[in-house]
Amino acid sequence: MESYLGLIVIIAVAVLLAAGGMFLLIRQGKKVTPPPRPPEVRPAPEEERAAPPSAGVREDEAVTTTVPPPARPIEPPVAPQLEVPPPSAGRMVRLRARLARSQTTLGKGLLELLSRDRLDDDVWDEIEETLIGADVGVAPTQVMVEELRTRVKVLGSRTPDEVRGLLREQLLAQIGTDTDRTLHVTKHGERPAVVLVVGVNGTGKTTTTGKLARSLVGDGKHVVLGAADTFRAAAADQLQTWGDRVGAEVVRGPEGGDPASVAFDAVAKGMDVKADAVIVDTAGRLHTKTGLMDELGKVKRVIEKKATVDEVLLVLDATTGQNGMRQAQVFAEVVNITGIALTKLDGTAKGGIVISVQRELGVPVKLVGLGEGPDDLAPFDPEVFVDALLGD
Ligand SMILES: Nc1nc2c(ncn2[C@@H]2O[C@H](COP(=O)(O)OP(=O)(O)OP(=O)(O)O)[C@@H](O)[C@H]2O)c(=O)[nH]1
Repeated sequence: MESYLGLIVIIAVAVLLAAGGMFLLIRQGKKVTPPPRPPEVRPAPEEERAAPPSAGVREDEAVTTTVPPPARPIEPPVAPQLEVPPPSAGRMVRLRARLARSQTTLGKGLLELLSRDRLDDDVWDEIEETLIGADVGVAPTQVMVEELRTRVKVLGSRTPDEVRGLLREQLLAQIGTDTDRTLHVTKHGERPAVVLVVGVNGTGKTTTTGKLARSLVGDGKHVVLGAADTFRAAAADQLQTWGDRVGAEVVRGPEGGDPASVAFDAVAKGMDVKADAVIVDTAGRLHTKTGLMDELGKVKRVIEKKATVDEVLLVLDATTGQNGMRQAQVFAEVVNITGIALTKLDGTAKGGIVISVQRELGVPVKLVGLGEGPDDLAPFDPEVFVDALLGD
């Protein structure tokens, strides 16, 4: 009996202990597992907010990732594709339509006037005005009108073909068909030919230098360019782009550096690499700035310590008309111009400038710019020019 009682007491104590333990456990369990709190949301910095979310990557994953992104294979440098410019021959024929504005004013205007049945003084005045308006210049206009008057009297009645022939003959006589317009770009033995490009600001010197380099490369020549326009930083970059496109080396100097030294280095480089021609671009300068004109004279003299300057090209903007003439005269005095590159002839009705500029300067037009395209520079051909003005 006693043993039964002991057993009952032990069981009762055990039950009580178990119940107490359960109670404590339930209470503690409630404290140990608090309800999950929502994640803290921090405001993102401005640029993070602006950045587009990376697709499929959670923020916590992005932070803890330690594996570096797979390395991209290093691609070998690709050599720039060199362009193959067309040769210089036949370019003016290809570009003749660009003279449309001069054709209408000068060519068609004169043909219409000269075809009239009665050529009285008023008509001759109109002919004179048309020529002067197209920048032919006063003196050449007077010569032309005199000649035309005499020839018309002799002819009497005129067919359209005769009028055209008459005008063609007179325009060609004024432009000059016998003039030597050869660009002197043939090397002398081992020594390259040197071309110096000069003119006032914005006439198209750098563009013409680049186009000329292309044209010479198109004719199979090895060309080196000298960026002696150290005044305008962009000019050297512009020339570099022209050179890179056709594989012509460009010699440059520090911005604001001595242009004569760049010109000298370019010629030295041309001699080293046995180039056919070195073309030196110079900074635009106003003919009235004595210091700058002296600097240009120095550029030429410094080149001449190393080589002969075969060609000094004066770049003239055809749209500036007679204003360009005084500038041209001063340049001619300082650097002895040997040829004129007449640019922007595509943008003017005043094609007669070809006549006046040659007459005023006694220097032939050798190149004409007929557009902004890289191959829109052509050797000047008087017959193609006059035929383009008069229409076929
Ligand atoms: N329509 C037309 N534009 C041309 C021709 N030649 C040059 N130009 C434009 O004329 C502008 C001036 O050309 P640049 O070569 O920079 O002139 P620049 O004489 O070197 O200028 P500076 O160094 O400032 O004196 C450019 O926009 C050329 O594209 C041309 O024959 N026709």
